[in-house]
Amino acid sequence: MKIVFDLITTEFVIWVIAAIVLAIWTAYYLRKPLSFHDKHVFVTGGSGGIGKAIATEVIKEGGRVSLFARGQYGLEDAKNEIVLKTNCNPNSIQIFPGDVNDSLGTLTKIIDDSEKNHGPIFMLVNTAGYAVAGRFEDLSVDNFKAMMSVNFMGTVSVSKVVVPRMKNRGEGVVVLFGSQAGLTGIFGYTAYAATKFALRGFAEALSMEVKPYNISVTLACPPDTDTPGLIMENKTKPKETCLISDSSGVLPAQDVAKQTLEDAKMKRFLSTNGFEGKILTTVCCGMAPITSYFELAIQKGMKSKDLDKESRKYNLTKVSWKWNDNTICHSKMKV
Ligand SMILES: NC(=O)C1=CN([C@@H]2O[C@H](COP(=O)(O)OP(=O)(O)OC[C@H]3O[C@@H](n4cnc5c(N)ncnc54)[C@H](OP(=O)(O)O)[C@@H]3O)[C@@H](O)[C@H]2O)C=CC1
Ligand SMILES: CCCCCCCCCCCCCCCC(=O)[C@@H](N)CO
Repeated sequence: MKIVFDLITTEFVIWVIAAIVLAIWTAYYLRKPLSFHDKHVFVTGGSGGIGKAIATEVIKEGGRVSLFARGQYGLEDAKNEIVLKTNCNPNSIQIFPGDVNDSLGTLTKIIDDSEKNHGPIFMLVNTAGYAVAGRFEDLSVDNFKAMMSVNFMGTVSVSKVVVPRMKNRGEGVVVLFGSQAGLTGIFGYTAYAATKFALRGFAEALSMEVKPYNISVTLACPPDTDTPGLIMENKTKPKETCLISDSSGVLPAQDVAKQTLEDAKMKRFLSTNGFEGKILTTVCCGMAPITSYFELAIQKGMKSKDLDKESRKYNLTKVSWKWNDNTICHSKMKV
């Protein structure tokens, strides 16, 4: 709790008040949450813990989903489970066995097939990924390569096929699964954190490119989440990693799914869970896009404590810089 009191300064309080005023203003005039009702959502890793939970929530909202993963049986089980849970029309769930590392030709064919019945993909959710934790000396170079290729390159490949379609239609949502370990590197995650940091760079750049086309990018950064993936990971996880991760706790997959969808609906760039998650994303916001004045004010207030007088003058650089960059992207589009 002490860390929390340390963060509260007069300037912080002023920013919070400013945030509340601006939040109310934006809530009334600017923000209209997206809806997934009657929309096609394509989920990679759709048979896994978080992917399946996301698909379930989309179905509850009246959307249509395509689940993509390597194992046919896992996909069938996931489909049956969702139908049983939600009582939905089984036709609203399609399954596609495949690997995110398949060739672009194969992925294109799968995505074509998925769009035949369900219509154009409105939201792409990239959850396919995994973690092997261990001290640097205990991880092989192959561990690094394999994790990078699924977590990072897999997301790149599927997005490579789907994003141009969204751009052509002038609408879409791309959700990428980072992690709290993609905001801060911790013991045991030399390989895993690197894959998730890579995704953050990709997501920030992509978000600036696609924004003029009415496409938003959301980078989900959950803490440990109760899934089959976490059970596997825990088998080899060093004690130190467990102790550090414990400070953020373990969440049910459904909580993470709901929060991610809520943030994607509001076009928030960083999606996070719980109080610790909020603090972590605020402290690690860097130059990430800001999606509300509230977010910005909290970031400014919290960071101001670490800054001396001189650097406070430059405290708003992020906003003006981003504003300028976005203006460039918008105006170039019209040329
Ligand atoms: N659980 C956690 O603690 C946290 C997880 N995350 C991230 O969230 C995402 C989902 O995690 P989680 O739900 O726990 O994972 P799970 O292991 O429970 O599920 C992973 C899913 O991805 C599929 N998958 C794995 N590899 C591939 C591949 N090469 N091509 C296509 N599909 C693949 C799996 O099916 P199949 O094996 O049949 O292919 C399965 O459907 C991951 O990116 C993870 O890094 C982030 C923070 C915390
Ligand atoms: C008061 C402020 C407290 C903030 C504490 C934050 C400490 C950092 C915790 C990092 C946890 C990393 C979890 C990674 C989960 C993950 O991605 C894997 N389980 C994937 O399978």
